[in-house]
Formats: sequence, structure tokens, C-alpha cells
Amino acid sequence: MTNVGMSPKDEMLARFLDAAARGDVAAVSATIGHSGSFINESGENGWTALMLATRHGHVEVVNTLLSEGCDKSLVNKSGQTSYDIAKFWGHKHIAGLLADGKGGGNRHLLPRGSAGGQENYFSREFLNRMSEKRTDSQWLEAKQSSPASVYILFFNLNPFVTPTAGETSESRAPFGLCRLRWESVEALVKQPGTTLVFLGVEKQVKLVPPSPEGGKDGLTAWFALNTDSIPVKELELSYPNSVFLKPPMPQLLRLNPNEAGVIAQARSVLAWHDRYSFCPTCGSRTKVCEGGYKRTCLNEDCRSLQGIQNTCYPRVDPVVIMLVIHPDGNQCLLGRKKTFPAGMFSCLAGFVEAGESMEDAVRREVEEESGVKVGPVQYVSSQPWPMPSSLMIGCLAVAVSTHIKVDEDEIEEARWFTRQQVIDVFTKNSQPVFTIPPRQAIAHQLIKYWIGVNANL
Ligand SMILES: NC(=O)c1ccc[n+]([C@@H]2O[C@H](COP(=O)([O-])OP(=O)(O)OC[C@H]3O[C@@H](n4cnc5c(N)ncnc54)[C@H](O)[C@@H]3O)[C@@H](O)[C@H]2O)c1
Ligand SMILES: [Mg+2]
Ligand SMILES: [Mg+2]
Ligand SMILES: [Mg+2]
Ligand SMILES: [Zn+2]
Repeated sequence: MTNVGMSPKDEMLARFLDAAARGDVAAVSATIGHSGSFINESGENGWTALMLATRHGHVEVVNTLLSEGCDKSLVNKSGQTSYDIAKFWGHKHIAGLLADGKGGGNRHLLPRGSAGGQENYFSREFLNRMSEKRTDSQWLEAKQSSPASVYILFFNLNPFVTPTAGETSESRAPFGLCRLRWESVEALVKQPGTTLVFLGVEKQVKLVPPSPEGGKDGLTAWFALNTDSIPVKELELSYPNSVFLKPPMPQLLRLNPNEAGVIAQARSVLAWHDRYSFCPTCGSRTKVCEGGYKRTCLNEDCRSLQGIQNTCYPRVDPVVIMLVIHPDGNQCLLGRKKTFPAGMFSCLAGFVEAGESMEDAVRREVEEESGVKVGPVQYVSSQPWPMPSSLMIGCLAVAVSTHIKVDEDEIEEARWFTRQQVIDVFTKNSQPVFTIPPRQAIAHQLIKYWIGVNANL
């Protein structure tokens, strides 16, 4: 079959796809042998060899293509995977081969391409961390006593904030950070029990000439301080409206969204210092260095000083949080912990374990907590969660089973909610049957994302 005007490569691809459609295993294998890249190429309407072999029920060709490592998650121009095609044409055996629960069937229920663009509360950064300056002690010292530098203060990890008048366009933001200067904190910095961390410099360089006091570079440095003994009286006199915001939840969700990120950074690093006062490897005393971004063991023989000195740096715990979509594409799985306010349901979540991929953590946590099995997983966006130092990795995931059996230790109830029930929560058109966490939580954003992608809201 030769088409006028076709390049030799296109002609070879057409013959390869035709062989897959006819079930000619020998021709398919031979072509892959010398032109391996054809395996995932598509012809008319985006159909790959796997799709064509599947359409016509050629199990042997499907097996050959799978064993050669073809990508079964590809979709044709109608958005169907090979698995969808197998199901549609009733080739159950092939559908079974394609849906192995690890990225095969139902991938089309996930939005195409990367989710991108979603910014979560606690993720906005207006500081450049300038990690290279952490080891420049001369520069750090000069910035520390510069009157231009900004200090944010924590008392037992609770930030010092000032109620702000009015609302921002983005949200009700009743609390803004109280920005202190060197003269107000000098005595405190010198007190034992105070931890000081260099956070970075303002990204937006102010249009003022660099002054000797502000440092020759004109950069405005930010520091965070945590103390368990504060000169409360002096601070109250100087800042009569300011308060230490506690308890962390839900108070930390009431910050100006522009400042929530710097609080997350500061609080997580300070909480690490608070919990890791001694060397976790040998129990010896440690020395704070690198602008508060490292604690080095003072015992020269300590194993923590060999190889990657990972225990010497602030720890971050990765947590997966996922919205699980029903195989029918029209429902999602939400659960509630006993501690949630009445009627509130949220995405399932759990800590990633050592030696585990993000995708496998999603599958394991969902099955542990709800009994539901999950196939394809797609990353959407992430959120630092400074209680004390998690990184929430937000995903959409597609269920390959629907029966719910909750882990009663962790989850009180889990349910499938219809798309309409979820839309009702956002639009408040009719009386919603449940509530979800506030918009500052990535759980809220994941649910909204799924609805937005699928309903063009
Ligand atoms: N931002 C959000 O929208 C949002 C939503 C849900 C949960 N979260 C946060 O995610 C975190 C994890 O969720 P989860 O509690 O459901 O996790 P989970 O389902 O893994 O269960 C927690 C339990 O796992 C054990 N565990 C395993 N590894 C751990 C580790 N590295 N640190 C602490 N405990 C560990 C502990 O026994 C703990 O009680 C929570 O701390 C919660 O604050 C945030
Ligand atoms: Mg959990
Ligand atoms: Mg769990
Ligand atoms: Mg867990
Ligand atoms: Zn040690």
C-alpha cells in the first residue's frame, strides 16, 4: 500500500500500523526491531499500533507491544486510551491486560497535560532565599544589625501579628505580620533560648540608594526569631494592637495570603530547631550555623557528619493528598476524621513512607483508609503545611474499585459524592449536603480543580 506524496518514514509507519490492525505479529516485531520509535507513534485520528491491535482483538500483538514497553496511557484524538477501546469493543481479555491498576485504564478521567498555575495558600514567596548567603557570616552579621532589616517574631512558634483593617480583594485577611527592626529585637537576639533564622531578601529591590547601614547591596534582609521568654511588656508598649497568634489551627489560616508563605518558611524551620535541639544521631550538643539552616553535631566522631549530612538540615515530611475519582468519572471520594467539624468531608491524605513513590503512597493510603483501589495518579499542585513541616503533594487519582471499607482508627466515614453535590457546595445554589475545608487548604483547591476541569465552571 503506497500513498503518493508520503515520505519513506510515513510509508513505513503506515505499514506498521496496518500490520498491528491485521494482527501480523511477525511484521510488528520486525518493525519494532529496527524502528523502535514507531511503537508509540500514531497515524490517522491519533491511533497507535496498540489501539489498532486492541480494536481488532489481536491479543498476541497487544502482548508483543506491551512487552516491548509501549505507552498504554496514550489517547487518540477522541481522548480514548487503548483500555477504553478494548472495553468499548468488548475485548475483555485485552482490557484486563491494559488495566493493571498502575496507570492503564481510565487515565482519560484525568485532565490532560500538567495542571500547573494553581497557587496555594502558604506557597507565595516574596523573598529570595539566597541560600548562598547562609555561609557568608560577614554579610549575615552586617544584615543582622542593619536598621533596614526586617524581623518577624515568634513566641513558642506563634507569630506576632497585627489585625489589618478591611479586606483584601482576595480574602478576608484579619492579620498582617508585625515587622520589627533591629533596635526592637537586639536584646532578644542576645538572650539564650532565642533561635534566629535568615529567611532571605525581598525580591523587589527598593528604589533607594544603598546605604552603609542597610548594607552596600541595598538588599532588605528578613530574619525570623523564636523565643520562649519574651519582653512582653516592652513589645506591648511599642505595638499595642499586636498579638501572638494561637493556636496554629485555624489561626494560621487567617493571615494575609501574601505573607502566609514567609510564615510557613519561618515556622517550619523554627519548629525544626525546637524539636532537634540535640544531635538525633548521637545526642551530643549541636551548633547552629548557615544562617539557622543547619545544626552541626559538636562530636567530631558523629556519624551524622559523614556522607550526606541530612539530619543536620531542617526536615520536611512529604504527605500525599488526593481526590479520588470514581471509575464513572462523575463522583469523587471524600472522607471525614472524627475531629472534623460536623458535616465536613475532605480529601484523603497520608505521609509518604520511606522508599515509596508518590504514586504508590497515594494508592496505599487510599486503600488503607477507604478500601478503594486506585489506578492512574496525576500530580496537580503542592502546598507547604507548617504544622510543623509537611509538604502536601496534591493529586487526582482514578479508582479501579468502588466498595468502601473505612479504617475506623483514622476515618469516621468515607463516601462517594456526585459531581452535582460537589458543585452545590461551591455554588451554594441549593442546600449542600456537606461542607469542605476552607479555600486555604489544598484539599479545597483539589476539589475545585476537579470540578473546574470537568464542568468548565
Ligand atoms: N492542607 C490540607 O488540606 C491537609 C488536609 C489533610 C491533611 N493535612 C495534613 O497532612 C498530614 C498527614 O495526614 P494524615 O494524618 O491523614 O496522615 P496518615 O494517614 O499517614 O496518618 C497519620 C499517622 O501515620 C503515622 N505516620 C506515618 N508517617 C508519619 C510521619 N512522617 N509523621 C507523622 N506521623 C506519621 C502516625 O501514626 C500518624 O498518626 C496531617 O499532619 C495533616 O495536618 C493537610
Ligand atoms: Mg490519613
Ligand atoms: Mg493513613
Ligand atoms: Mg500513613
Ligand atoms: Zn552527633
